[in-house]
Amino acid sequence: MTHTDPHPHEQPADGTSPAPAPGAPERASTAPEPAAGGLDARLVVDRPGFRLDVTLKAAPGEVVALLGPNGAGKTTALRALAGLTPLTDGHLHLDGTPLEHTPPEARPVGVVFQDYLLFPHLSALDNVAFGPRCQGVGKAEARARAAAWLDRMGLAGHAATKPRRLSGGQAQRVALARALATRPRLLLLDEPLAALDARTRLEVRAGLRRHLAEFEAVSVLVTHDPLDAMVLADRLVVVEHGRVVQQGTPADIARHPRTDYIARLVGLNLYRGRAAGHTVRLDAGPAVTTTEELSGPAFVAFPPSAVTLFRDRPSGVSARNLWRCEVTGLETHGDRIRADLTGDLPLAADLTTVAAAELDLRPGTPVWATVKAAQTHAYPA
Ligand SMILES: Nc1ncnc2c1ncn2[C@@H]1O[C@H](COP(=O)(O)OP(=O)(O)OP(=O)(O)O)[C@@H](O)[C@H]1O
Repeated sequence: MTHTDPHPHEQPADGTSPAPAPGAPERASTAPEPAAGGLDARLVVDRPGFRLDVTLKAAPGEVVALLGPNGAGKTTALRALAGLTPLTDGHLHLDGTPLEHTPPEARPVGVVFQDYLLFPHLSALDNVAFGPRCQGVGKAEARARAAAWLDRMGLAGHAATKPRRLSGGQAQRVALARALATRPRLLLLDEPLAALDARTRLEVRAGLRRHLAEFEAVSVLVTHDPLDAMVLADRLVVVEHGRVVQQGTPADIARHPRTDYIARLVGLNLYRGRAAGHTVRLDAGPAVTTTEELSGPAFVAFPPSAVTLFRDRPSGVSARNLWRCEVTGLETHGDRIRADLTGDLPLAADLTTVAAAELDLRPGTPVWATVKAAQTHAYPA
């Protein structure tokens, strides 16, 4: 990476070994095989009360998103890749070269920080030229390279502009150009769209997707926005409590979430249980009837829109997938009302505003909830 990072390097861990975090075990099922080119890393970072232990592999050209809740360890993993946080254990190979003992400034790594960290006193052009200059590229060549990158980013007309006069989206592209101008073999992006308002975000997301698709080496981005992750990345690596809990294509993960966090992210009710035929007996709660036939440990999932609520026990509805619940919360969710329920099983249900008004729902209201077997989806756990 370049010298553009003002964050101090962290001190190595003091040798205390905290208890392992209570994360789910790592699932390597969909991780690619180690490749000679690309990224092959196991990042272990110990801190008092926190342990990161994440295996990351990516082929050249692949865009991987690290997704997870606050405090999961995403930024720590990114900083470990950049060399800003030392590894307690593990390894970091890029295109077959071990980098774990290489100082950050000597790594072929480009970083786009969340707040971009552009030099306020330098023009856009000089901000971008700074990276190659730090690598020993001559001034004229560095500026020519920077100009080409600005052009590619659609910023040719802003070469002389200082960062404070750039819009959020333009600043983001300058930061990306600055990282790419160093010709990195690993591009790291920390919440690349977080600093933008919703409208700019939409445009910048599309532009960033294009640039990442054209980038021939590995990109790793950190986000807690599922949409950013799904749009930008080829593969999602979900981190919780310092561990990888699931990885796969966005479509795989959306279809087969394996943790509550991921299920909420993709808007599904998710339960774990044991399947026998068309029934999944939940670990905590009743049985759910499904169309799929399975046996053994299983997940069962369905969207909140598949749930129908009644004030009185419905007659004429089969007793299967009929549960007694109580409303714990209501919130507007797009043009629907999302009801959170507890009772036979915890549930989220989506209703139209009219239906919510007719049912006169409020916290504490007892209801009957039902879901059709055809709208549930069961898969092995
Ligand atoms: N410099 C630091 N020194 C000590 N502990 C830290 C430091 N930075 C982060 N932590 C702790 O390490 C853990 C992982 O934090 P990290 O910032 O990597 O998570 P994250 O997934 O990036 O979260 P967020 O989405 O909130 O940025 C947390 O428990 C956090 O409090």
